[in-house]
Parts: sequence; structure tokens; C-alpha cells
Amino acid sequence: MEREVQRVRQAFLSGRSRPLRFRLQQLEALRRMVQEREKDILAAIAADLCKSELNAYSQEVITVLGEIDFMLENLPEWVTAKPVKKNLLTMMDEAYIQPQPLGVVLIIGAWNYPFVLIIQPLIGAIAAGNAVIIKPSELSENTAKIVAKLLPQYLDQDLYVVINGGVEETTELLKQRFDHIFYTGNTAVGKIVMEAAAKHLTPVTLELGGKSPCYIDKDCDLDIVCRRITWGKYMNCGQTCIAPDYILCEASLQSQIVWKIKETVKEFYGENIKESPDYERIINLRHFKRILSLLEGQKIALGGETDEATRYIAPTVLTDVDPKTKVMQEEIFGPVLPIVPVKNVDEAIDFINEREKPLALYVFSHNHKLIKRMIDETSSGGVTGNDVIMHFTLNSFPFGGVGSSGMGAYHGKHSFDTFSHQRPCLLKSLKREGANKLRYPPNSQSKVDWGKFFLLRRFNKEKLGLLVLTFLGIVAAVLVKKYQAVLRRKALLIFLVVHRLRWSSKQR
Ligand SMILES: NC(=O)c1ccc[n+]([C@@H]2O[C@H](COP(=O)([O-])OP(=O)(O)OC[C@H]3O[C@@H](n4cnc5c(N)ncnc54)[C@H](O)[C@@H]3O)[C@@H](O)[C@H]2O)c1
Ligand SMILES: CCCCCCCCCCCCCCCC=O
Repeated sequence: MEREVQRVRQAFLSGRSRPLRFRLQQLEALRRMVQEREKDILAAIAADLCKSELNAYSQEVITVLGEIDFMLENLPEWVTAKPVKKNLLTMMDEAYIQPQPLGVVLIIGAWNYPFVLIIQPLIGAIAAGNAVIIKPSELSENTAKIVAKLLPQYLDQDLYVVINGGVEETTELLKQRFDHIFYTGNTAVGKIVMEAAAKHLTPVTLELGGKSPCYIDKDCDLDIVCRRITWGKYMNCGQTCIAPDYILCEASLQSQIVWKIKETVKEFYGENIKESPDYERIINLRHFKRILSLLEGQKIALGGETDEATRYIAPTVLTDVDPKTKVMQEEIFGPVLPIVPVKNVDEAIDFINEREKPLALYVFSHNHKLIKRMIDETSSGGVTGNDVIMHFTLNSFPFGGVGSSGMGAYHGKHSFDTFSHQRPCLLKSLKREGANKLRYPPNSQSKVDWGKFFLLRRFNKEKLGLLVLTFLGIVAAVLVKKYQAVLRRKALLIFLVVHRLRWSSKQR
């Protein structure tokens, strides 16, 4: 493992991942891989999650292709150095921020969207000029295998390396030194990753989970609300990090919600859900049994049918759920939707705030003010009002959690920033030593006063005008070639002295 990481580091140190042209070319190669090997990729995802290839394409491949296109379009602008505002002490210098790669990045993926959850961060890491080690989830083994097979056929083989394995291999990998670790998965392992990273002071992005609440106000169109919730909850058999985990609403709405979800389930998956190509299965027996255990002692208003042999759990709704029961103590990550009655929006807000900060929050209402209030008075990784999941699709949004649902974010420019160091660069001249004397010992009250003037002085618009005029004077001086240096220094000095005197007199 150590040798493998070392090999990737050497490749990074060769410098070839840095030029913009190389990054664009690797991203184009990645796009070619997805396009040319689409069938293999879709078949692997389909095998892992019992998912139709159409769904694998629309839930994972579309996102990856969109992200690559977005990067290719914007990367030339993002990699350029950005000039920054200067103060009086540095106004003659060059000051800019240069984004630079961090080095060797470790990406650890989860099984529930096994392709997009490793390839989307990979796109960001390549775009930012890094070398990358990818550790796909061992639970989605078909996708893990196909990614390990295809990536070396299209990308630089020393810079971008896939290491497959389970807990043992990941534990070994985490002992190595990385420049950034990007982990997607559950909160408990997130803590293990962060602890390992701390040993090397490696920064981490943790894309974790949580119980994402969904508040339904009585002032809304329940047909539409239930259709949208049914889509987001039962997509991928509920195994989506930002699926609505539970519903909060007034008790009187429950029976209508159950009825409308039931009708929608029929509309989406037909009379025989097991036969539907759009309804997936639980990833493994451990998770299957875990989800079943959440149903114990609950009032099942819809669904509840299961089949262990195929790890099938029907779309299920629980009503009048007691918040103290197990189903409300952990992230469900399956097709079970508890409804917890609350009296009103105030109680819903308190309910959310008394718990860990979720990855997503959903609010349904005709009342825009109520939605805004919910946003203002709660916290979550992201929010969608009057829909679910959809904020994930907008790559101008940072995607990530807050508190126990994670730290850091990615997608689009946010990925580029996550995998870049924003390096401040100040380039001074070895001339103009006169002004610099101010900061050299021995110190004096006069020097401190000058320092205060240079660094604490605020200019209002009128004074800025004066500053511009002075600068114009300096520019004119520059044109007079023979006296260039002298004139520039004199103009600056006059300006500074005049202002310093005016400022000092006001201070008194
Ligand atoms: N925020 C997001 O973008 C996002 C996306 C998908 C899933 N999730 C969350 O992830 C969870 C589901 O994923 P999971 O955790 O079951 O996936 P998982 O079991 O695939 O684990 C994730 C990764 O952690 C590694 N791992 C597991 N145990 C480990 C250990 N002891 N030490 C080191 N590495 C270890 C695995 O090898 C895997 O690569 C849910 O909580 C879900 O909400 C979050
Ligand atoms: C054919 C219609 C396309 C519809 C696009 C809908 C995109 C849904 C994307 C869902 C992906 C969610 C991934 C979340 C990661 C966490 O688990």
C-alpha cells in the first residue's frame, strides 16, 4: 500500500498533472470512457443494485457527463490567478491568488450510487491538478471492478489509481499520508477517517448522512407533494443519502398522505412492484435485516411486504410514529417512511432543531413565508422547497452536510475549490526600500503612526477620487521617461504626507 501511494506521489511530483492542457485532456478522456464503455458501466451498477440501466443512466451517468462538461467549459477561467485588492503598503506590488493542486487525494466511495460518488469527486480532483487514489465501496463490487478495469485504459496510470478492498485495505490505506481525504459514507466511519487523517494533519471532506426531515404544511397541494416525496423516497429503494427520511405534519393529514402515496406507488411501479424495472433491492442481507428491525412495533399503513431471498422491501409508510422508537433514532436508508405528527410549524422546527443537523431538509407549502421561516430557523446541508432531491442536480450549489451530516462540499466550482489550495502571492520589487524602512527596527511612535495610517486608514468615495487623481499623476510621471522613478516617488510622497497631516489633525 505504502509503495502504491508513493508511486502516485512520485507521479504528482513529476508535475505533469498541473498544466491546464493536461487536466482538460484527462477530463476529455474520462468523458470518452463513460461514453464508449457506457454499457459496461450501466451493467455493473445494475448488477450491484438491481437497477434498470435506464435508471442507472439517469441517476448516475447523466450527472457525471454534466459535471465533466461543466468543468471543461469553466476550468480555463478557474485556474487563472485572480488579482486582489491591495492596501497602501502594497499598492505598488503584484498581489493575486493562485489556485494550486493539493497533491495526492484519497477518495473513498459509498455503495449506494457507486459510480457517481467516486467519479464526481475524481473530476474535481483532476480539474484541480491533483493525483488521486480511489477506493470504491466493496459492497458494490461490480462497479468497483469495472472502474478499476476501465480507468487505467483511459487515464494516466500513475496519477489516477484505483485500489479495491474492504475495511482491512481501507484501514491500511488510511495510515498513509495524503494531502486531502474525500470520504462518502456513514457518520461512524467518517469519525474513523477523520481520526486517521488527523495523524498527518490531512484535511478532510466528509460526505455523511443523517435523517433528512420533510415538513408538509396543510396549505399545499397534497397530490403533487405526495408524488414528489414518493419519487425521492423510493428511488434506489430508499438508499439515497438525501432521501426524505421521515415526514412531519399535522395528525389530520396522515390518512390523506398515506392514500396519495399508495396511489402514486401504483402509478410508478404498477400493481406488482416486484416486477417493476424501476424498483431496486436492498444492497445486502445485513442492511435488509437492519431495515426490517425498524418496523417492529410500528403501525404499517402501507407496504411492509418483504422477501429475504431477493432482499425486497415494499414501499412502506408508518403512521403515528413515536419519536422515541428505533426508526426515529437512526438513518433509515431504505424504503420505509415514518410519519410523525406535530401540532404546527413551530413544533416541527423545534423537532428538527432538537436533533442532529440533517443532510437535507424539505418543506412543502403554498406559503412562501413559511418555507423561508423554516430555512431561517433550522440548519441542514441543503434545502429544497416544494420538492425533494433536486438541489443535488444543480452544480452551482455546494453539495455537502453540516454538523454530523458532514463537512466540506463539492460539485462544480466547489469541487475545484475543495481540491485546490488558494495560494496568496505577493510579489514585491527589490526597489522602493524607503517605504519599507517603516517596519524595520528601531521602532518609534512616528513609525507606528505611519503604520496606522497605511494599514488602518479607510478611504471614503471622495477620498478615493483623490487617490485616483494622484495615481493619474503617477501615471503621467511614468510617461516622462527620464524622471520616471523620481516623479513617481515624489507624487506618492506628497500624497501620503498631505493625507497623513490631514488625518493626524483630525485625530487630535
Ligand atoms: N453525503 C453524501 O453525499 C452521501 C452519499 C452517499 C451515502 N452517504 C451516506 O453513507 C451512508 C451509507 O454508506 P455506507 O457507510 O453504508 O457505505 P459503505 O459501507 O460503502 O462505506 C463507505 C466506505 O467506507 C469504507 N469503510 C467501511 N468501514 C470502514 C472502516 N471501519 N474503516 C475504514 N473504512 C471503512 C468502505 O470500504 C467504503 O469505501 C449513509 O449514511 C448515507 O447517508 C452520504
Ligand atoms: C430522466 C430524468 C433525469 C432526472 C434526474 C434526476 C436526478 C436524480 C439524481 C439522484 C442522485 C442522487 C445521488 C445522491 C447521493 C447520495 O446518496
